[in-house]
Amino acid sequence: MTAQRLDGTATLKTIKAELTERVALLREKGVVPGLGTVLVGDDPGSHWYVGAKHKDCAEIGIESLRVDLPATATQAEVEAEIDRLNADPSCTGFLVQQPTGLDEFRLLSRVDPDKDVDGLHPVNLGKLVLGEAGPLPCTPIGCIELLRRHGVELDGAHVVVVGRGLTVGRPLGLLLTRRSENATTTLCHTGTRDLAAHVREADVVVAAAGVPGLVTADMVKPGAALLDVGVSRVDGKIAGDLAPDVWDVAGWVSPNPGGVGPMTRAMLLTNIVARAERALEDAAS
Ligand SMILES: Nc1nc(=O)c2c([nH]1)NC[C@@H]1CN(c3ccc(C(=O)N[C@@H](CCC(=O)O)C(=O)O)cc3)C=[N+]21
Repeated sequence: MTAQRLDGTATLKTIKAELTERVALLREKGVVPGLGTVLVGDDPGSHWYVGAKHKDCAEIGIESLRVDLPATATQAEVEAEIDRLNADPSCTGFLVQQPTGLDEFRLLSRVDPDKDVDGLHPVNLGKLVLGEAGPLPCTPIGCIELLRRHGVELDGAHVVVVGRGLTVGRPLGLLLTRRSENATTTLCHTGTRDLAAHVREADVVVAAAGVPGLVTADMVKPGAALLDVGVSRVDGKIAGDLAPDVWDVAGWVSPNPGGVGPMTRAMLLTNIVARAERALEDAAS
């Protein structure tokens, strides 16, 4: 048996086609959405991610406001760029690419919550806890969208999340246990006593620990859906958290690359377009 692929690359393409129509409608009404990014330093991975986001935007009609700062940029300098983008009416939303090496809580908190297209501002994470509408964090909602578009059932399913990071593991449980998803979640991490025993019970596994090959075939319930979120580099190549042998046991697997990474970008684009549409509705009423 070999698992079916949860194809993030193909799904990104589909979502871009849908968003292209929505952006065209906005433009007809005189609204041109714009994505801002603030990048600090010269990490090649971060440069690739930010470049990919702007390429996506160009393809679907979203304008780019790209700010690249040297690794020597200070907290105050980055905050000044945030203030500028907050005040810039051509910027629909923006993000500060992580990691910056600076005080990220203070940077995130300084972004206008209405322009936080990453969904990581404390107010927006608070809204998620409280069940209020707001932008949703891109990687975890990308995981859910990838499963939904491949018909993987979440209603009543047991989802085991491996990893308690702020951008994936922590918020994912909040999203999955909403009535709209209706899943049950177990959050495992490096302190979990018997990881294999938990993973074996899962209908869906989200591996987001950043430990190459952490989840192996012997830990997987036959037919389960597995999402590979971890990104490590081994010999210059991307290594995910799933061992290759899981494909023999699972029902569904997201490859890495080509799985959740492109979905993160798809959800960022979705958040920008949704924010531009909302601004237009607010202006009309
Ligand atoms: N404020 C902020 N927001 C982010 O959304 C954010 C961030 N900081 N810091 C870093 C992480 C990482 N991230 C990825 C985006 C796209 C791919 C992606 O599209 N990857 C491709 C190709 C990867 C490759 O070949 O190098 C794939 O998986 O197929 C991966 C990872 C966004 N992040």
